[in-house]
Amino acid sequence: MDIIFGRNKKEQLEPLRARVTGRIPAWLQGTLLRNGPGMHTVGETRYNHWFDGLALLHSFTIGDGEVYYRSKYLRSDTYNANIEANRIVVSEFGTMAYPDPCKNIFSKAFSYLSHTIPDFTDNCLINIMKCGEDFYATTETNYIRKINPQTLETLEKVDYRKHVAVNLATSHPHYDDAGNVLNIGTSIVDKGKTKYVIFKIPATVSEGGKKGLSPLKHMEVFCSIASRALLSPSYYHSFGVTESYIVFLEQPFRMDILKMATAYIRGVSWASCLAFHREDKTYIHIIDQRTRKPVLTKFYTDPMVVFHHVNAYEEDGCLLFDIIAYEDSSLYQLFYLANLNKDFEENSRLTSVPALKRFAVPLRMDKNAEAGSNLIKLSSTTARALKEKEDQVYCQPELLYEGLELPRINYAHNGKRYRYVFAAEVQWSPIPTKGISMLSNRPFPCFSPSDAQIIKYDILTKSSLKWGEAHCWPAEPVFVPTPGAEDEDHGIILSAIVSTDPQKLPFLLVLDAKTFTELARASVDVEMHLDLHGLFIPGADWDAGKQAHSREERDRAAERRVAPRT
Ligand SMILES: CC1=C(/C=C/C(C)=C/C=C/C(C)=C/C=O)C(C)(C)CCC1
Ligand SMILES: [Fe+2]
Repeated sequence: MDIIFGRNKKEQLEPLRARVTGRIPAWLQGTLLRNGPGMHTVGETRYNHWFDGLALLHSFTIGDGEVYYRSKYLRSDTYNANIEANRIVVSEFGTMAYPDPCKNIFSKAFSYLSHTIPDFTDNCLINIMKCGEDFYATTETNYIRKINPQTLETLEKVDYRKHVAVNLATSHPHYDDAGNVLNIGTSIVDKGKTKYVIFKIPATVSEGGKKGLSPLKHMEVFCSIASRALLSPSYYHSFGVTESYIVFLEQPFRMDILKMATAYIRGVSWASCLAFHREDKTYIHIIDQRTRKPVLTKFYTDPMVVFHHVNAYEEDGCLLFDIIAYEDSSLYQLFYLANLNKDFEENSRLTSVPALKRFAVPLRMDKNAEAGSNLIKLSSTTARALKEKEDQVYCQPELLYEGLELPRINYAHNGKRYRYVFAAEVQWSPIPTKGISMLSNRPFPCFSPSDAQIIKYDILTKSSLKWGEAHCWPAEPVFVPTPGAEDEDHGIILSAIVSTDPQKLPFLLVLDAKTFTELARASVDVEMHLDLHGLFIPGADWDAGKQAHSREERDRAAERRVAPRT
C-alpha cells in the first residue's frame, strides 16, 4: 500500500509517449488534467494525512489515437517554502507545522491568535476549476492557483478573500451552460456572523469592449445562509444544483472555530478541530435561485457525513438530490498515513460505508396534509418527506447502492433528470466485530476493502456494470461525450489506473460508457500517483500539448546548449 499512498512520486516533465493497446476513438482529442497528493515527506519530516500531500498535477494529452503523459508539482508558496527549508513548514489539514523553530513560537502564535484564523495553505491538491478560459488548481482554503493546462506550470496565486468574504471554499464548483462558476464558501466571524456564502464567477467579462479581463475580479455574492452555530460552522466538500435551486447540507460534522484559533499554540492539527456530532441533525437548505433566498420550510434528516453530491433535479414539484453519505466521519480517520501504510486490510476499516442515497424534498407544501404524512407522491423513489409541523419536514432517503465514491455524471445532465452514476467502487466486506469503535464509542460493524472497481450505476433499473482488474486501483472515472451524442451514456470513460503490483505499469483506461467494455489502455513507464479529481479539456491544441515545454524545460535546454561539455 505504501506504493500507492505513502511514497513520494517523481515528476515527469517531458511529455512521455504512452504505449497504447486497443483503439482510442479518433474523435477523442483533448487533455485529461488531474490533481492529487504526490509528496508525503519533505526532508526528514512527514505529513500525517493523505489529504496533506503536496499537489502533483498530471495530464494525459490524447489525439490521433496517441497519448502523452506528463506530471509536475504545483509550485505553490507552500511547496517552495517546504523545499527551501527541506522540511514541512506550512500546516495542512492533518499536520500542524512550525515555520521557524529558531524563533519564539509563542510570539508567532500570538500573532496568529490576533488574527483569529491563520493564513492557510495554498497547496491546492484536490481539483481543477475552469474559470473563463483559465484553469485553477483548487483546495478548500481561500487560495486557488492558476495553472497552465498544457505545461502544468504554476501561475498566479488568487486569494478569494480579495473578492468575496470567504475563508474557505469548496473545490467542487458547479458550472452553468454558459460556463459561469457557482461555488460556496464559509465566512468565519466576519462582523461576528459566521455564514455560508454562495458566489458566482462569470465566464466572461467585457468592459467597454475590452477583453481578457479577469473573471475573478468580477465575482459576486449570490446569497448567504447564516450558520446555525456561530462558532462551529459545518464542514462540507460539495453542494448540489438544479435548474432553479441550490442544495446545501449543513451537516453535524463541524469545525470548532475556537479550537482552530488555538490549534497552533496547542500543537494540534486542523483535523483535530473537526468533529462529528452524532446527536445532531443534518439541515437541508434549499435556495431558490430566482429569489436568491432559502425556502422557508425547515427540512432536516438524520446525522450524516457527506463529501460528494452526485446530482440533483426537479420532478413534479419535488426536488430530488443524490449524495454519497456516511454514518460517521471514519473516512478521514482511514486516510491517516499511519493507517494506510501499515497492513491496509487490517487498518482501513470504516465504521460506515459510503452509500449512494436519494433524497426527495417537496417544493410546495400541502397545507392540508396531516402531521406525519408523507409529502412525496413520486413513483420513481421510495424517499420520504414526513410533515412534522407547518414549516418542518423530516426527510428519509432511499438507499440506492453501497460502496461507491468519487461519483461523476455526464455533466450535460447536471441539475437535470439523469440516469447514470459513474464512480469508483470499493467493496467493504464486513469483518467480525473485535471491539469498541474509538470513533463512536460503541460496538461497531467493521468493513475492510476487498475489491476495487469502476462502476456504472443505473438509477432507473438499479443495475450496474463494472470494470476491474487484479491489483488495480481505479481513480475517479471521467465521462466524455461522443460528439453529437444523444444518449446520456453515449461516450467514453477515462480513468487513471495505478497498480499495487510493481510489475504492472500504470495506465489511462478508456472504456465505452454504454457497455463498460475496454476500448484501449495507454500505459506509461512512470510512478503515477493515485489522484483525486480533475477534468477533461476537449479539443485542446493536441500538437501544442504534445510538444509544449514549460519555461523551466526551455531554460534547461538553452543552458544545455550553451554549457561547455565537460
Ligand atoms: C488545510 C485546511 C483544510 C483542508 C481540508 C482538505 C484538504 C480536505 C480534503 C478533503 C478531501 C480530499 C475529501 C475527499 O472526499 C480545512 C479543513 C478545510 C480547513 C482548515 C485548513
Ligand atoms: Fe472531492
